[in-house]
Amino acid sequence: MKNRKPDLCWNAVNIGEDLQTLGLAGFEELKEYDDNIIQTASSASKDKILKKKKNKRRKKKKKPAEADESDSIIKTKKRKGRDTDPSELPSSKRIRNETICSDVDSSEVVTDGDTCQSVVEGMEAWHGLNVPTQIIQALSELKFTKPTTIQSMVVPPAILGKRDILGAAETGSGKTLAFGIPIISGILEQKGRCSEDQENNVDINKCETKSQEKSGGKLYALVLTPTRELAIQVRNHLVAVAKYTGIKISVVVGGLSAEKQERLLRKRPDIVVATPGRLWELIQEGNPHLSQVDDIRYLAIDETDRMLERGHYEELQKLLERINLDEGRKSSRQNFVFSATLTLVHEPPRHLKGRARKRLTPGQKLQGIISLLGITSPKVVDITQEKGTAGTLLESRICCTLEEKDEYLYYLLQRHPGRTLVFCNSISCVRRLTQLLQLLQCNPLPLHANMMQRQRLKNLDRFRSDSNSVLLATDVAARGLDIPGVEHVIHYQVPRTSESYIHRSGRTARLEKEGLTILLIDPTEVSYYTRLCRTLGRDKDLPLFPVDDSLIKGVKERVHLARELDKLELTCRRHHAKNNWFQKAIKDMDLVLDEKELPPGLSREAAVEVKRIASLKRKQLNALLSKPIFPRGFSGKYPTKTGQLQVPFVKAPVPEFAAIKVLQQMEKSKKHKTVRKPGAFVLLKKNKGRHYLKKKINN
Ligand SMILES: Nc1ncnc2c1ncn2[C@@H]1O[C@H](COP(=O)(O)OP(=O)(O)OP(=O)(O)O)[C@@H](O)[C@H]1O
Repeated sequence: MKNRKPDLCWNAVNIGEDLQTLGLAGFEELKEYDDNIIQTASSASKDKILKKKKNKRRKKKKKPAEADESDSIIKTKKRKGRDTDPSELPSSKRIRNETICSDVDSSEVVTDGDTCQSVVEGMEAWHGLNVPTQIIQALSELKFTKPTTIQSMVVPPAILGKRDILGAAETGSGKTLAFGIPIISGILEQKGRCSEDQENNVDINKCETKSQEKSGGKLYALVLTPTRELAIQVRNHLVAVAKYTGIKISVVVGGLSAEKQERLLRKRPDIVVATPGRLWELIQEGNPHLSQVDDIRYLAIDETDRMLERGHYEELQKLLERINLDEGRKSSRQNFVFSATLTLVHEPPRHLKGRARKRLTPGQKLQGIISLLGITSPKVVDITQEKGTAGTLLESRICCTLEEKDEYLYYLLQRHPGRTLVFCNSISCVRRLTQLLQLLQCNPLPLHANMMQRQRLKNLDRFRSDSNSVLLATDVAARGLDIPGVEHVIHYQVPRTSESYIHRSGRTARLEKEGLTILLIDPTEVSYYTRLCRTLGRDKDLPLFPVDDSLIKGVKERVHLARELDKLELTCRRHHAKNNWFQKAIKDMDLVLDEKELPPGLSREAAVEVKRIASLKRKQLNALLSKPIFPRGFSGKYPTKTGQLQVPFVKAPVPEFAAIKVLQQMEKSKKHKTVRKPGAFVLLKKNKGRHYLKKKINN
């Protein structure tokens, strides 16, 4: 066979006499191969394509007729290659039609594996991975000129080898497309095969779903995610990549109108991206499109470790039981299991003794996941770093009392403006901080599970569109959300699990960009912090975030005033709510109420007084907020004529890059000099005294 990739492990498959009499030369099975070989093969084919391109241009000039001829050969030969029905084979076995492509003198054809592709300029890096041209075209529009590491390691075995994949890579490394591209490519292949079978009248009756596949009614793939926002994001991501494929993708999540979702499902999408709860609900209600769920060809579980935890696993388990019922269908399904923390293992609890205290190895953890999901012999691609977080993430901490947390948070938001995500451990904490930061005019955007879905999406959109916005969120925003340009992630409370820390922090420093994370630790949280360091194998403390103490005084004043005002307003709100409820109940019962019979709480006079004080405090706070908080050149020492401190030459506060601050601190402290690793940032001093962050490529 010509054009065969060097050293790939192809094994002949016995095809029997019947098929030989049909004129089939042979089948070969790709058993195992080395990704590097694929890369080499791809670059070899790249050179070849370039050479052939030149040749063709020359030929085109000289003999246009000849070129036309070769085009027609491509078409007929391609069809000839598909005359044999590969769907009759087990999923791991394929017919290689590269011989057919290889004979063709075509400059526009890549002969990698079993697809004939045209070259999209500037996208050569993708061609070696066997990605169909329609997808490459869309990737080119997205300016994704080359695959990320996880994509280049997952896409070939998934497309060529049809392998199940267990993928682990750092946050923001492009995992969505690592499973999205093979799924879209596989559906394209199946659809193409189906219509060609029909065209050629090949065994169309043998496969009961063929006509359905052709008419576009088949549900091919299911992608599961733990949160609604992530499902919507994944759907949009896949839609962008499937732009030229005609593949339809819909989302099924809770919180959106059931009617709308049913309407979407009536369009019979090829791929459904869903959260397990709503999906299971619709399956049980007997939605006709979702009734095909037992026969899906692709299943992707994003953030798998989260999906196997309480709260999601129950529905996932029911779904898996259903789709794994038929062994034949189960074995013809390709599974993708992904997460940044798939292989993260924990320290066993201290109270356990002896063998029970043995730490699970990543391999044992994976084995557990494999058997829970009922997958057999997947390819494991684990490229997570030892420290768990992204290589370009700068981590730091601030140790303070519980009381001071609000002050440091406000300080950070004022001193280091930029798109900032603040994580809290509870909804009540998000609510309290939202109130407080609203009073301090920081325009916070809350996001938690008790909000209306529409408001959740609206706040996310606002956060995306404003480069100086603050999102206050629970862990509902910790996983998967891809918001470009998040500069800082602040952990207002120490997350209770290392997974949570990794995923929260992973909202910044995505795709090799720099980002900063700051952990606020109060004395009651030290034990969580040390456990976090142990699990993530950190033998040193995270560096301290440098805070300018001289600026904290002004911060304290504002925050204290805002807190007082918040309490007063809360008292007023409660008083009104209680009274309104009582008055309404009395009115409904047609009773007349005496003043003394009002519910216990504030008297009318006290309520008026609270309101008066609140309005006074609000004025004071607004007056403070109207002045810049960090005046330049202000020493805080000089008295003025009026005896009050004034800031005569105040300019707008100079925003400081928080990441640079941390690096400066680390430079000073010899302790952290060893932190520098390949790929980490170094601080470069450039002309005019300005500092720049630069990624360190080599050691
Ligand atoms: N090949 C590529 N070239 C450039 N950008 C890419 C490429 N692939 C994906 N991206 C972009 O990288 C960003 C991160 O991708 P994605 O959300 O898939 O990461 P992830 O690994 O799933 O992150 P997380 O673990 O947080 O879920 C997205 O904005 C995506 O559009």
